[in-house]
Amino acid sequence: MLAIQTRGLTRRFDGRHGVTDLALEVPAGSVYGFLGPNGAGKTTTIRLLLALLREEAGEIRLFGEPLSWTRRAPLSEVGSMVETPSLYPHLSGRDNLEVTRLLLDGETASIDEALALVGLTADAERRVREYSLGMRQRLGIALALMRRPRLLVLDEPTNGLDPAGIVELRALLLRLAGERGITIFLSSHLLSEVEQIASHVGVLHQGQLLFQGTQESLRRRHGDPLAIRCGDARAVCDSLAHLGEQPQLLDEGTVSVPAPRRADHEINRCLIERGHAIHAFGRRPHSLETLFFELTGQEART
Ligand SMILES: Nc1ncnc2c1ncn2[C@@H]1O[C@H](COP(=O)(O)OP(=O)(O)OP(=O)(O)O)[C@@H](O)[C@H]1O
Repeated sequence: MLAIQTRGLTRRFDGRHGVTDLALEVPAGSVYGFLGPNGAGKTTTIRLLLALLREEAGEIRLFGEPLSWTRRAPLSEVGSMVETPSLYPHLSGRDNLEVTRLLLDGETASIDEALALVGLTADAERRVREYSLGMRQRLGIALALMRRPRLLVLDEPTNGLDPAGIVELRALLLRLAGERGITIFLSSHLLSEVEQIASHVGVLHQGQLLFQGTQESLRRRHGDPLAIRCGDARAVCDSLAHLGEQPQLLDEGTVSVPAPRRADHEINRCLIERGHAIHAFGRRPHSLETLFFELTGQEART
């Protein structure tokens, strides 16, 4: 069962940018990290998924139900937070939820339940203007939970949070996915963050999906690089290049071979035969960040 499925989804601005021919597949129950650099089209995609923007071509299904600019019924199953939540600063956290409850038709979650889920019970009576950014984000998620959604769509939810706020939010999202079975689709450029919570990843670049699948499948496809710690990394690079490999000099004592052509033991033997001092030799697991930059062809920013 797919929580989100799009086919050929396209929306451009003045004939360019935006997103082109997107085929998203977000399994129900997954935590899907939607990654991309600034301007990749993440917000455009999210606005399309929430029918806040009119699609130019293609189709969207939420839990199998067609959604479009003119057919929004499937959104009753969706809670969302796009950028910073709209809150009333002069009201308490509880009263902000009360206003939303009154505005929503139909059955809603209880306010106490929503507060407890996001860990704001003790601060419920304080005015929102006294809340930290992290508390506001969590209240925004509590608002999104009032509909009892099956799918939560969050645009850059960790933006502006301090490390403690990020840890709290991560724990909350994992709890919502694990205990409540809510599918979570979140966009981020914080790759390390997504790496820690997402079961599935989609990588968007210049409006196109470069990769989509489980984190494991991404790692399998790209393999882990061979890392060699040695006395003279430049000389080791020369020897590896001579063997037909494509080494990268990481620093004066470390060489990486992202995709070795020969077996590891063979490379090791060749280097030792050539008299190199090898201190450590082995596969170093990719971080999502290096995978991301490999996929988009951009240099990692240090
Ligand atoms: N209303 C609009 N009019 C014209 N161009 C737009 C509009 N909205 C988005 N774009 C363009 O579409 C592209 C994708 O923008 P989008 O905001 O979706 O990217 P993003 O991945 O969310 O980036 P960021 O992380 O910076 O928010 C950008 O080139 C942007 O300038």
